[in-house]
Amino acid sequence: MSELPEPRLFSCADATGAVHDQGAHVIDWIPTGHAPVLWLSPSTALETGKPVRGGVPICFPWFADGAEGGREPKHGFARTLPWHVESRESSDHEAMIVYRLSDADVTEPAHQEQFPYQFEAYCVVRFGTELSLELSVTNTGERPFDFEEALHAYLVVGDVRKIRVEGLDGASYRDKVLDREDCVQEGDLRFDGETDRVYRSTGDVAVVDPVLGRVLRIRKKNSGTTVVWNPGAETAAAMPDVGPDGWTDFVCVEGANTHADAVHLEPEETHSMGYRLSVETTAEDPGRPPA
Ligand SMILES: O=P(O)(O)OC[C@H]1O[C@@H](O)[C@H](O)[C@@H](O)[C@@H]1O
Repeated sequence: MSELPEPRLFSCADATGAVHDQGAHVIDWIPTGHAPVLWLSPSTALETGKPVRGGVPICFPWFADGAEGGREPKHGFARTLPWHVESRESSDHEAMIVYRLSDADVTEPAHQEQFPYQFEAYCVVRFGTELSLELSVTNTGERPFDFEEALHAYLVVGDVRKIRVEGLDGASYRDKVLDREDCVQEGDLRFDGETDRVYRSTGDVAVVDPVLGRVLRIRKKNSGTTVVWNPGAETAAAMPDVGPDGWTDFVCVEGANTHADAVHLEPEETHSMGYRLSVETTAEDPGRPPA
């Protein structure tokens, strides 16, 4: 393993940002006038072939250990492979980069065996008043395939125990902590310990943060799954790149297509999933009691 090269830096009037070529992994986005929005572990490994803890990892072509289980590495091989830069453009109000990955980049036999298909993936990242990511996958081979995907954003929060996530009321979900299928969200989601939920939901989501006085809005396109994850104190303590105190500082709200929402592509078909993030400052009273 060697150290990752420095990330690529982006700057325009409306934002700054940073991306590692490994995994086309956005690690920073700061819209002008706001505090950083993406959480990056201060103790994450920045080594070739190792997942980075924070930012927006891209999970592909499977999520966790895959729809049927047993796949490795966790969350697919795309997040630890070097993606190719196709183009890069900047204007006054937006900085943009296009990354590309294809089956030709998958050189590990174990990875080829688990996903023996020809594909071409593009990730378009735009830094501006919004952070926008669009992941497009094309079947360039002659056989159909299914894949899973997630844009696994780590969002900075003032204190995860004080935030609420709006937009999932009524959605069914799989609770991975309780190992229960067919749960239904009632009202807003709040956090008091380990939370790992895979929602069937296409809707937009808001993370209301009274401590930082802001709302993070997530708008999804062609995404049937929203994953919400926070390790809680105990699991975090066992994770060297989160630690006993780090878990309160972030929440993951992921735009995804997993399990029943896995994407089926016939030869020459393309699927694109979008994830857009924006920030609004609020005047909400931090002392407001939970609803
Ligand atoms: O440690 P990793 O591989 O980055 O995964 C972090 C988490 O990612 C979430 O998306 C999963 O639902 C969790 O189960 C998992 O623990």
